[in-house]
Amino acid sequence: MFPALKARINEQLANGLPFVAYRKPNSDAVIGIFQSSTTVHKISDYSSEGFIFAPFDDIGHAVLIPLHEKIVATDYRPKVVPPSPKFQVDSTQRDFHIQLVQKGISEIKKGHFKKVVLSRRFQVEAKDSPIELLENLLSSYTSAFCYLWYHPGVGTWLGATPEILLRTVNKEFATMSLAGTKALQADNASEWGAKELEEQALVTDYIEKALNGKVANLSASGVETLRAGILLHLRTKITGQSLVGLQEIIEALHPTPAVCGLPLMAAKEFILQQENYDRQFYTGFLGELNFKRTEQRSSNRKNQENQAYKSVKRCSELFVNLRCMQLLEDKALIYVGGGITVDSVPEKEWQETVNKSSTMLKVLQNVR
Ligand SMILES: C=C(O[C@H]1C=CC=C(C(=O)O)[C@@H]1O)C(=O)O
Repeated sequence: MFPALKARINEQLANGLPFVAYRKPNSDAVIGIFQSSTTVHKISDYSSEGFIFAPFDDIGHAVLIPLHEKIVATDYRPKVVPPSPKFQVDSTQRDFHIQLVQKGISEIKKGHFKKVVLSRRFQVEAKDSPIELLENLLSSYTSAFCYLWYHPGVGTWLGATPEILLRTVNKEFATMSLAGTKALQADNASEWGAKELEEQALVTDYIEKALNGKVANLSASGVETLRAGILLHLRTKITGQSLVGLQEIIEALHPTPAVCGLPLMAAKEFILQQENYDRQFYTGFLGELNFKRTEQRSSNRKNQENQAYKSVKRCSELFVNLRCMQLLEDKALIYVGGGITVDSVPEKEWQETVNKSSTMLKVLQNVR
């Protein structure tokens, strides 16, 4: 699988230098971006060109790997990933999570907020190398944004997320409202429940209001079902034209009620106080920021030869950091959560986090 890029990644890891390797949904290309120093480049505005990695809380601490060295590998071939020996339910956090969800529901009933996304983090033994895990992710989840991020000042993270935070090409703008989950089973044709439909509608409504005055000609698709691994979600695509800069749009969108809640501040306060761990980069966002794309303006041959007819577009493509894990020396921390509304059933919400954890557990092979 992509030997030249793999060799470059291994060299970077051996030297303790930052890089990110990723593949966009349904793409053939695996991209690597490499940094030649250990500097932690903090983002102050969103005008730089590079790959951004932003936490859930306080996106002022977002980190950038500037676009200096980029390798694009198109020789990637998927491999067969055997069933993971780690793919089993760990129930040690069950009671805590169920109580957390009960507290969330009771706050909703008291009218403190309408929706809150509650999550947990658990640890598994993992001796697989980062590159082995990246290969397993790429082979297992072709329609997700798969990545491996390494920075000695930040950590090692991997994920396969189905959720776009935003895509922009100059002023053209797209995002999505993604929420509501059910397991992919024989009864896929079954209707979505009222709880899932409401929880996803809240996200769509929030995004439309948040972008009011910032994006022109805002238009939302119908609600559709999206498959992500062994899960199904509800999705609405939202498009328009940006009227303001990228920073203003990102700050209006993040965190959406797909990862935080509604109203934002009350839900966030509850999360920070009650979850009892630090989400760090889980439910933050990551991706290409201000990449230049050169396009020919005309198909006329004479024009193509003339540099003046080339146009340079600024493109950003950011994803929400879901279905992810953080690698430590000999273990992985897996992050999972779900949206809670007044109709949530705590036991089902626990099961949903168990189902979501399969996305990362399935790629862990090496349990020595
Ligand atoms: C918070 C997560 O998922 C979000 C995205 C899609 C569906 C979700 C849900 O049904 O709760 C969550 O809003 C997660 O995977 O950890």
